[in-house]
Amino acid sequence: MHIANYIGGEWVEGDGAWQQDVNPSRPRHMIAEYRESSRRLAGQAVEAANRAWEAWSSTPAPTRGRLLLAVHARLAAHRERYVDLMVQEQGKTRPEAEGEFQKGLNLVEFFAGEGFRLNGETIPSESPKTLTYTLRQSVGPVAVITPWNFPFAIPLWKISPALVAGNPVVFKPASYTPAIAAQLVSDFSEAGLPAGVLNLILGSGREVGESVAADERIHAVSFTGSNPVGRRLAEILAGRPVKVTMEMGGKNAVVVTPSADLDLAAGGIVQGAYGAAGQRCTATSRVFVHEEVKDALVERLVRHVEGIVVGPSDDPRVTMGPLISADQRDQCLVYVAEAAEAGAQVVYGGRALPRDGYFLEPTLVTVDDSRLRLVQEEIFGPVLALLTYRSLSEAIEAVNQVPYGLSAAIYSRDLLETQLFIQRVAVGMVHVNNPTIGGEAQMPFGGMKGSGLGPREMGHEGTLFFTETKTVFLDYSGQPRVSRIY
Ligand SMILES: NC(=O)c1ccc[n+]([C@@H]2O[C@H](COP(=O)([O-])OP(=O)(O)OC[C@H]3O[C@@H](n4cnc5c(N)ncnc54)[C@H](O)[C@@H]3O)[C@@H](O)[C@H]2O)c1
Ligand SMILES: O=CCCC(=O)C(=O)O
Repeated sequence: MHIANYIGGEWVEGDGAWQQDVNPSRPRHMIAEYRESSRRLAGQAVEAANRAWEAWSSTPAPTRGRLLLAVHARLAAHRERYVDLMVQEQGKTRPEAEGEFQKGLNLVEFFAGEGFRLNGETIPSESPKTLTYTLRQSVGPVAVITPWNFPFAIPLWKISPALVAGNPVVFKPASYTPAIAAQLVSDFSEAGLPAGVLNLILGSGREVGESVAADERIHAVSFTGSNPVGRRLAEILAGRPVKVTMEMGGKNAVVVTPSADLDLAAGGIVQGAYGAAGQRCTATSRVFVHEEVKDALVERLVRHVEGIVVGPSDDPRVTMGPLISADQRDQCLVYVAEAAEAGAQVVYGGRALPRDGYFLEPTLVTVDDSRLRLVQEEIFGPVLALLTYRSLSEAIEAVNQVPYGLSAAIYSRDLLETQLFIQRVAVGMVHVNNPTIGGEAQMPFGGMKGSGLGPREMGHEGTLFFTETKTVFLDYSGQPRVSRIY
């Protein structure tokens, strides 16, 4: 398959180096090829969005919402195509790909309805015969920069609210998943989106991503990706007034208390740590278990992990697919080797599979030293560190002692323990007796500290990011203003 940029309603070939898009389960299987783009083409994509702004922002919001409903219908009609692409291009197992597909549809459905809810407020004025209210207006052309791990749902959770709020989009997807991105843009276009309202630009983050984000004609940047890239982008964007939302990595923890249902906890931890081969921003990466129940929990975890079948994601027997690249797999091995050298115990896994494809065994490591990189840094692979604690306060402090703050979970049957955890844990999303993963279209999604910058995504808050508030003072008294409040 050959893929290209989509600029101003035309498919436009890149002008840089050729790139191959391969299947991480079978790296010799090429899915697509495309040419990277230059800054010049990125500028053309921004210009196309800029030209489309006036007409798109003047289109009534409910009409924009209905267009998203037409997109929803097209996506639903292409379900098999998307699920296959997620399996082949990203390496999700079929059930995982189906889950992401459904989440993407829910997001489009929710944001389509936002076309009826882009209301401001009427607010009482201090002055007589004065109507004061707010309007929600479009921001302008926006940059959407996305990672490869949720190549269907994440673009949809950014593009849909941006469009419904009246903003044209320049979409820069991750280089590992360009085929899904091109299919998405094609479906938006065929659903009737006017030319220039959604533009796709393929290429490297450094070249194309930076140049789109830094372009003065871009009024908002919505980025999801790693913390180092997010920080670099934030520094670049700090030089000019632009709205920014960044969702970045996580180092998500589960706390298991002595009152927990240990079978439930073990199942949830395994789902959170090894689902999608640990390549989720919300993946469970640390477990803090009370020392009284450590052995019982480890025994259950090992039993679950032994049941995981690693292999090519298109094999229906497989329950854990590959990592996205050889580099990603090798980086996981470095974390494990470093921890083992420092005295941590590899209880299960820790090896790459000796076959084509970027496979790693699900890995469980028990650790005493929470300063290890394995415990502090985002790994983005199927590697779980398990530590013990004596008091819940100590556990919460340990959960918070990382540079990230995305998601956390507690397994407990004690209401007071649970409430203490919810109040004190420094994360954007807390789960009780549930894995650290997941989110719903109508709920704010995002994190604190190194996990997020700016407003949350998804939910109504996610839509409001893509709007400007205009405050209106409408004086119908015909008299000079009497208010003494300025
Ligand atoms: N918090 C969340 O909602 C969330 C969701 C999914 C993934 N993530 C994070 O994403 C990361 C994995 O994805 P990734 O490897 O694609 O991340 P990444 O940071 O390498 O890349 C993300 C996107 O940014 C682009 N990019 C790279 N350098 C850039 C630059 N200098 N300027 C502008 N754009 C640039 C990339 O091409 C890609 O499109 C993990 O850290 C994961 O936790 C976070
Ligand atoms: O990788 C980030 C998105 C994670 C997510 O949506 C989920 O956990 O379901």
